[in-house]
This record gives sequence, structure tokens and C-alpha cells, in this order.
Amino acid sequence: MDNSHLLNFGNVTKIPYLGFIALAFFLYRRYTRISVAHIPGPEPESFLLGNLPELFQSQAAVPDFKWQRQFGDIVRIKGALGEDRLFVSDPKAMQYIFQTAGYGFLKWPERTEISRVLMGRGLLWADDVIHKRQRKAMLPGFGAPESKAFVPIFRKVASDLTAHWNDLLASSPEQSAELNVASWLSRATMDSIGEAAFDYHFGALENKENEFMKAYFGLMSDTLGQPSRQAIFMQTVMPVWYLQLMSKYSRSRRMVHARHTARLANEVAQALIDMKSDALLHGRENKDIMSLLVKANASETDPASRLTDEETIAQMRTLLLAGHETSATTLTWVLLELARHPEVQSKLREEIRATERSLNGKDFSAANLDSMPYMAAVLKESMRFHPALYQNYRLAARDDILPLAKPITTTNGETISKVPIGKGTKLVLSIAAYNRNKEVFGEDADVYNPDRWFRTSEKKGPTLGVYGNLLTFAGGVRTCIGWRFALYEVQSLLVEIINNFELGPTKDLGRLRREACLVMLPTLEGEEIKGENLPLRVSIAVRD
Ligand code: HEM
Repeated sequence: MDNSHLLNFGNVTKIPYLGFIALAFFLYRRYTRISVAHIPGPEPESFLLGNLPELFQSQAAVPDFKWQRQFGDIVRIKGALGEDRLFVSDPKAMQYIFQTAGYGFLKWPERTEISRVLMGRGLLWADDVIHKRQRKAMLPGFGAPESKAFVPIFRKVASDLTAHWNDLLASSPEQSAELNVASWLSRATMDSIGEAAFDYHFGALENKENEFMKAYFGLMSDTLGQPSRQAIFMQTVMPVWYLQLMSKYSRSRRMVHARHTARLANEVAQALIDMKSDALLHGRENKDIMSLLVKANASETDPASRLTDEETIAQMRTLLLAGHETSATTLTWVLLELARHPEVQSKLREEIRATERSLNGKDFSAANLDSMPYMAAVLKESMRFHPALYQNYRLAARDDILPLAKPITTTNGETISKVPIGKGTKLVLSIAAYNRNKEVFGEDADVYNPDRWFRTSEKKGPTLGVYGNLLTFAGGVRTCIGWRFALYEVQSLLVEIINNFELGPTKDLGRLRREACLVMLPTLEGEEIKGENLPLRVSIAVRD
């Protein structure tokens, strides 16, 4: 094909006109869109970057609580180049976005690009009809019976962890040591997801130097933690194809780490899928999540509903990351609160030991885990206070109207209980701020107190999440698919740890950071690059 016409002088002179038309179109879209400029909000730090540096460079949820305190549950913040965005924690607006509107709010393209790089085109990347199809294919592995059936696997991993800690303490003075519990939990949940989701033994607890574990450890903080202003700007204003080019060719440390992990994960996922397809062919039934997926996919009669090979691999990578880092992080924050609140820790230990005595030597089953009210209260309170995923990012797929639980006064002095928004408006949904809403969780929502879950008088607000009316597992069509799996996994580990060990604070906790890298990871000031770190004093828990 002759492309010389593209270079001729006549076309070059047209470039300024094309640029002008593009700019005019951009401005037309910007200024004819329904405006949210009258919603009160913080001053932007600059026209170029708006409030984005504070949003993305602060520790997790710090701006969320500040803006919620200053402006309430719906706040106008500025994106790049003067763009208006909304920061939302209002319960009714959240209910509308997560549940009522279905796929009316899609993910930000620049954030789905991050998901694609880390996990491929799987559930966390997909939107709308593709998401619906993928989710249907994935669901068979995540029902209540399937999740309950994994409890023996989780308990085995928990007892492996205990054995490792017992060995370490046996050789420590006074049988007590300072351990980075975040690292141990990350390895334990990697082993759990390996066995339950893939019937595969990663051996992460046995061997920290395991190549796979080395690639995953610190992946989130290294690739997403503390982004530079330049990175924030480029990610916000550049088109997705540019971000795709960067993720493919950039030689930055972050991208090299992400690509290395992706390559390893692809290889392992492909090998596992081959094994599972072979097992299916030879009539061998496995109950792990991927075997259920491969089986359901093979028996899907409508080819348009099937997952492609690329999508199946992406689901495995999604489960690896979404299913391991979130559970580990959640449990890490639970242990921090127990170390800070010895009275809560003792009460929980009493409940666990009373349940254990009633089992006459048998191990905890799913039903036993479900039967401990104080355990449930500690988990709900910890997940309310420290949601592992503290924000979600959505954009309006059409012009829409957000209903509010609490009316607000606009900068024009008008009181409104509905906010019209234009198609394309970007929203930051603050799970962390919603979880501290005083109307829903009580006047003392800023205080860690598991006993709140035994109060009967509290107003609960609109029905939202799947667990305790929290948004920690998100909600609606994008509710965390692994929420039951996660609860049994976290409880299995928590029972074992608190039954056997006493946890206390260390002086390094003074340097603790909540690293904002999609997940809210604990790191230490000055050592962020080393990855997750929660140093706690671990001792043998005395038995009567
Ligand atoms: C306590 C631990 C966990 C928390 C706090 C958590 C939280 C969340 C949240 C907030 C979302 C919505 C994200 C979004 O839409 O951008 C999500 C989605 C997801 N989670 Fe979890 N998760 C946890 C554990 C797990 C586990 C153990 C698995 C798998 C075994 C898992 C797999 C997924 C998947 C595949 C999605 C995407 C669902 C979809 O878009 O349809 N998660 N999770």
C-alpha cells in the first residue's frame, strides 16, 4: 500500500487544524458535561495535577478520612488539567453505584490497564458483558459448600505455620521472638490458594527463597507504591495504548518486576491447566477451583460463553494475586489490633479454647468456625477498620443521578439530596471512609471496638456489602467472588495463631505505614521497598 500521501506537504499543513478540532472537541465535552463543580471540596494543589498527588501519594485512606471529616460523604476533587471528579462515601450513593446501577459504573481504563499487567484479562480487568460472562464461568468454584470444603486445607496450612513458629521460638531466648508476621502470612496464604484453587503445592512456608514467592513478595508495594508525580500525570492523561506500550517496553524497575512475575505466573498457569485438562480427559475428578472451572468450561455448550485459553490463564493469575495478598493483608491488620488490644486477644483466645474443648480432639470444621460470635465480631471490626482494598475507581457509563443519604449544601448555597453526574465522570469510591460512616456504624466509628457488633440499637443504613454491611468485599455485580473462601481461610489461620501464640507490639511499630498500592499493605518507614512488614512480638501462649 502506498502511504506516501500521508507525508505530503498538504497533509502536514492540516495537522494544526486537526489539533484544533481535537482540542475543541475535548473542551466541548468537558464544558457541556453535567457539572459537579458546585459540590464542595478541597483546593487542588495545582491545575496540572489537581488533588491527585494527595490521593495517590498519601498513605492509604489518609485523604479519605480528612475529606470525609471536612466536607462530608460526597466531595468534589480535581483530577488533571482542572477535571472535576467525585469522592464518594455516602451510603445511599454507594448502594446505587455498587448495586442498583449494575454495570452503569465501569472501571477507570488506566486502572484496568494495571490489572491487565498484573493479572491479565481476567475478572478484575473485565467490565460489562465480558465481566458477566467470565464471572458466570468462575462462580461454580466459589459457592458456600465449595468454600467450606476447603477448611481442612486451610487448617493444614495453619498448623504448618504453627510448626515453623514453634521451631523459631524454641531456639529464641525466653521462647519469644520479633517476627515479620506480614511476610509469614503472605507465604501461608500463597500455600492456601495454591492447594485450594489449583491443587498445587507452592511450598512458600517451607522455602522463602522459592522463585515464585520471591517474585510475588513485595510485588504490590514495588510496582504500585508511592507513584511519582510524573507517573500520576502520565497515567491520567495518556491514552491506554500508550500505557500498554510502556508496560511492554519500559525498563523501569517497577515494570521489569511486573513483567517477570507475569511471565512466571503464565508458565505455571499454563502447566496447571494442561494437567487439569488431562485429568478431566482421563476421568479424574478434582475439587480445586481451577478443576471446577476447566470442567464447567469444557461442558459449556454455547461457545460464545466459554472462556478462551488466554482468559483461563488470566483467571488463575487473578486468583493468585487477588486471593493471596488480600487475605494475608486482612489477617495482618487483625493481628496488629490484637497486639494493640490484649483484652480483645485474651477474650478471643478464651472463645477459641472453649470451642476446642467441645470438639474432643477433633479439628475445627467450617461449622465450628461459624459458631464463634466473638471471632466474628473481631473479624468484622478489623475488616471495617482496615479494609484491604480501601478504594474503588469507577466512571459513569451514562448521564446519571446519585441519590444521597444525607443532603448537602452546594457552593451556590442550594441544599440537594441528589447529584446529577455526566457520562464519563470519574468517581473515587472510598470503602475506607464508608466503613467509618457514623450514621451506619455509630458515633464512635473511628474507634476500634469489636463489641459494637453486639449492640442491637445501631441504625444500619442501606443494605450494602455481603458481610456486616461493610464494603470491604465491595458489592453488587463486582462483589469479591472469594469472600466466603477468604473468611474461612482467615478464621482457620486466626484460630491457630491465637490458640498457640501471644502477640504483642514492638517498638518498630512507630514506623508503621499503610502503603497505598491498590491493597493497603503494612510497610516500615524507610524500608518501604523491602515489601510488607509487620513486626510483632510472638511468644508461646500459656495454657492453664
Ligand atoms: C479478606 C480478603 C479479601 C478482600 C478484603 C477482598 C476484597 C475484594 C474487593 C473489594 C473486590 C472488588 C474489587 C474491584 O471491583 O475492583 C474483590 C474482587 C475480587 N476478589 Fe476479593 N478479596 C479478598 C479475598 C479474595 C480471595 C481469597 C479470592 C480468591 C480466592 C478473591 C478473588 C477476587 C476476585 C476474582 C475478584 C474480582 C471479582 C469480580 O470483579 O467479579 N478475593 N475482592
